[in-house]
Amino acid sequence: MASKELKIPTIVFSKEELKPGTSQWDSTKDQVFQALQEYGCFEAIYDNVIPSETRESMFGKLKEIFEFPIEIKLKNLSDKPLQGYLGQIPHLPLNVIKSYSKSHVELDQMVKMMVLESLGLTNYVNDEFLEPNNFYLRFSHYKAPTQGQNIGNKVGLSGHTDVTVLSIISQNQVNGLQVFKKNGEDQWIDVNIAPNSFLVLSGDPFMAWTNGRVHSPIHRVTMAGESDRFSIQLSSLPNGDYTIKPPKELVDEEHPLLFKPYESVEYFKYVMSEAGQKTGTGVFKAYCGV
Ligand SMILES: O=C(O)CCC(=O)C(=O)O
Ligand SMILES: [Fe+2]
Repeated sequence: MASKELKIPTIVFSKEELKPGTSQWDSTKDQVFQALQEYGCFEAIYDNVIPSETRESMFGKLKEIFEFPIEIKLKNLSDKPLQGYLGQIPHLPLNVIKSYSKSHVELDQMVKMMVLESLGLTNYVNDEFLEPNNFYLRFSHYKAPTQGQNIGNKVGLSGHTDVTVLSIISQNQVNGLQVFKKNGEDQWIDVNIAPNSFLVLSGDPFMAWTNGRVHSPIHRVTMAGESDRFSIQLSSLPNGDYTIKPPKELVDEEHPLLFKPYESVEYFKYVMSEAGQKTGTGVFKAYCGV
């Protein structure tokens, strides 16, 4: 059962002058860092940033795309992780994609800068880990349960942690994402993503790079209602051969190294392997946990 008690923190980003050095920035930064430590995610309220026409156009086109025949979708297969057809094929107008993703990239960079400042590590601002060349824009379609299916609790995507550093998630107005939190008893928290907000969610590489300061939450998608859900995720990741390891400043006697240095490209191979598949949500710890 999803918890009624816990709520994902919400943080307002709409203020125009959210610039480093201002008191507004500092108070937002504290909320961001606390949310990422405790929950590994937060809902970023982002009024007046993406025009509602762009948002509607994006989700409208998504619906069309998912209705393409399977033969067309299969023309876009890729053997590279996170690329090509994974159940969907992006074919959206470039201007819509650009205007939609610009604010996501800005939010990604702002959140990472806030984490760096909170850790006293602004000297790493140009590190490829925090300013990667690779952003993945992914689209997902979750069908509503039909008669005879597990109505009320159909699994759309099973529990996992993310292989990317940070994801910015938006959705048509159908909820379904749930985040797991240990809180005495284990709880699944329902995530609401409002039309003017994004869910910001950290993944395993961010946890490894911060030597455990940032949490990488288990999450899943459960379809309970009668409408299909569409979501858009913009995720960042350094190149596959970049070695992910925490800065030396974050490892000491009080904070021993939690994860061995690793490269995403090797990790993806393990995730796909039989041994990796057996580990379920513990795959990251099994691969590089110390
Ligand atoms: O659709 C969503 O809200 C999240 C999807 C997700 O967790 C993933 O693709 O890794
Ligand atoms: Fe995920």
